[in-house]
Amino acid sequence: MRNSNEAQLRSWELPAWKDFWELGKPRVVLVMLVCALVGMALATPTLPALDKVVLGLVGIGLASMGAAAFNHLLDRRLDKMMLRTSSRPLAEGRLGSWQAGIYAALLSVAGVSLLWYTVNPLTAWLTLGSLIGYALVYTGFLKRVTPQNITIGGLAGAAPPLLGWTAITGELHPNALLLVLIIFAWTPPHFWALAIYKQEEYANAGVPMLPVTHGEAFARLQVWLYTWLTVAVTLLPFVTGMSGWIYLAGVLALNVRFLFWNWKVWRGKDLATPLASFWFSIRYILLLFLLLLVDHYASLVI
Ligand code: HEM
Ligand SMILES: CC(C)=CCC/C(C)=C/CC/C(C)=C/COP(=O)(O)OP(=O)(O)O
Repeated sequence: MRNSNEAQLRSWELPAWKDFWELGKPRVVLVMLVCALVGMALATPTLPALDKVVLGLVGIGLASMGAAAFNHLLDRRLDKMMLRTSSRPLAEGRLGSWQAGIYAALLSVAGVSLLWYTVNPLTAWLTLGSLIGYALVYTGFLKRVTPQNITIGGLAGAAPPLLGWTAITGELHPNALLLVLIIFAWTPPHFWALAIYKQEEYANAGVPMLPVTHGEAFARLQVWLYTWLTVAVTLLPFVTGMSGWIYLAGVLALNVRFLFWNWKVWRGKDLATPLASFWFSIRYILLLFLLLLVDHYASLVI
């Protein structure tokens, strides 16, 4: 009796704003917005227009959080099956599917419309493409059918610097695509390190992540090989003249560390190293983009 009263009481409670906030994957989106901001800065030799910076970041942020909320909605049953995700708002039933669906749609429409009306249509189209790429193509399809899900789906997550760039210039540019390429190459070592650590959960939930379908040793090797690809791609900003010596010095140091961690992932058998490598990968991408920014403004001042 007491329990049913409590359940009834709970059904009258408003969902906590924290649960809606969590649907937007705010920490991931924050790092994406840093990458978008760097794209904006590098797009112009002068300071980018402040209104485009603010409106662009708000629009890209809203659309990314909308995409993340759709991911929570489509994955709600899957999330329930894995310890890492089992306490999410939809998996635990703290939010209903309708609430999440409406919230995701509102954020997405608000983000893309803001970009369309106040920034430019190109950025709105590219953001819409990334949103669909992550929410529908990756989450609804690729994640469930192929271990190459993230190599293809990673393109959506890699888009923010391009979105930032076009928000300022309204045009595509090879340098912007180079920034996308950096995140694109980095995504497999970023994610497969975590997938190795969480392979049992993915296997139990029937998600075909690389360590589940091709074995742990193969996944460890792929992390190592994609790390080398990332190292090569991250040298291109210097080679093409987009960035200078400050960037080169910093990125070499970051790459030595990234290679160190993922050499350990490749050679090791323990699960603590892949987890440590995953966390390092986040510091790596954040610091790399901050380096691009510092190098850009230093070259304008010096
Ligand atoms: C399709 C590509 C990607 C996949 C599959 C992926 C996968 C993941 C997963 C599974 C987590 C753990 C999330 C959690 O425990 O809540 C995570 C965390 C994270 N990812 Fe990625 N990621 C991708 C792209 C990116 C991109 C492009 C960025 C930023 C530029 C990024 C930044 C982060 C950050 C900052 C975290 C830590 C979040 C936290 O502290 O809770 N990821 N990623
Ligand atoms: C408009 C735009 C730039 C959209 C990109 C949106 C976005 C937030 C991408 C995040 C990438 C990510 C964390 C994937 C993990 O999903 P997962 O389902 O494999 O991980 P999970 O199990 O933790 O949910």
